[in-house]
Amino acid sequence: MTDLLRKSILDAADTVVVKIGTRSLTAPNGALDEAQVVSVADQVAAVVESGRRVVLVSSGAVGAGIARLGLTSRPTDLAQLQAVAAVGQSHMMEAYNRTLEVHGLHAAQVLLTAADLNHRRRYLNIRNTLASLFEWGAVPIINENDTVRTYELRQTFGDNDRLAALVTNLIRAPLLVLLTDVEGLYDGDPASESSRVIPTVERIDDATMSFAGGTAANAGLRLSTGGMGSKLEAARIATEAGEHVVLANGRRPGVLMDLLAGEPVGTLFLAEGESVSSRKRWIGWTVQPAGTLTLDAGAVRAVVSGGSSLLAVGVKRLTGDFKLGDIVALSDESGVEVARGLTNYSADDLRMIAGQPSESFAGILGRCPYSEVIHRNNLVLIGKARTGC
Ligand SMILES: Nc1ncnc2c1ncn2[C@@H]1O[C@H](COP(=O)(O)OP(=O)(O)O)[C@@H](O)[C@H]1O
Ligand SMILES: N[C@@H](CCC(=O)OP(=O)(O)O)C(=O)O
Repeated sequence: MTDLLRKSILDAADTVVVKIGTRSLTAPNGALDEAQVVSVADQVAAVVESGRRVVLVSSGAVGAGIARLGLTSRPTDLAQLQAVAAVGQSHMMEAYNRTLEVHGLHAAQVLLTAADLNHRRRYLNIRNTLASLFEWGAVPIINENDTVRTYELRQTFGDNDRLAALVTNLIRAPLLVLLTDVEGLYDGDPASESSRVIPTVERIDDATMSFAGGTAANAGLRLSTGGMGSKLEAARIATEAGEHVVLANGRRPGVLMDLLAGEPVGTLFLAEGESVSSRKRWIGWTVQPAGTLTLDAGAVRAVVSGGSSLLAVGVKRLTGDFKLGDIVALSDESGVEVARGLTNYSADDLRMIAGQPSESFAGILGRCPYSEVIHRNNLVLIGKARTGC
């Protein structure tokens, strides 16, 4: 990729979602690194003053709370952890507010879970709130709502990396910046001298995913949660929907302005093809599917290469207890997910018509409201089926 192309991509980013991880905001002993919060807030203010809109997704509440409460280790009890986060969150917001105020900007606290985005009404409410905040020149500062988090919720909906990608897709921001404690995506162990930062990733494929060294290197206080795998998953969600992503070091002085100026900072993940419509982003990457339909090879071909709707005749089996209008995942027979879509039939009905031609529905169900199980307009290819690799 030429420097000019990189510069033109970053120049065009009028709205930027910046996610900063725990590792870039806390000292090794877990305390909130206030100088670092000031640096991030100053940089965000500079980006806003340059005419771009910024949403900040900030981790760090648990780390800030541990220090604030004088704890020497991270609690393992979930309720205590959530209480620690509640203390730390307000401390962290105070620190952001103090710096943004100097620049005449307001910090707006937005606590969300990815599960909130599952509900279409809530999803739209969040979008409207963020739009109003932009109108008032406020900087939304989002963190996962730790108070309502459960282990299961975290397992299903992920962490702040994923939340940042979903927010990017929600507001159609052309750029997501993931700030962490390494220079970018390395082609091996970042601690090894022979590893190099990959400047540009054109397509997130198996080789790219293989560079992620497990989950977060959760040494010591275990404050961060995601690890490189969750950053790559976030990058996949945003790039498949048509937005660019940069992964860079949050402690590099002036990192935001430098990377927005097109300087060779971090790893740039290029958007995959055309920008996807808002509704299809919600169907394809936001909602947690309520079930899975396994398709035979012909149905996979029709859906993936043929641009067709999904017919019941190609559905081999299904799992989940979904209703008409729910989002379901479509997998091939080896279990690889190829698409997601909004189903016209409940699981109970579909169990009766799976494998059958549409003409037989009336005889089986006593009605035939739709000849397709999922209409093409309500179907989104994802993963390898979308990227072709
Ligand atoms: N190929 C890789 N390139 C860069 N970092 C990697 C790679 N594989 C694993 N990592 C690890 O991912 C870590 C960042 O993820 P994480 O701990 O979740 O940070 P954060 O708190 O910023 O979200 C790095 O500190 C690094 O050790
Ligand atoms: N909500 C938690 C952060 C969770 C999280 O995703 O952390 P990280 O992997 O460092 O981005 C907190 O504020 O401490």
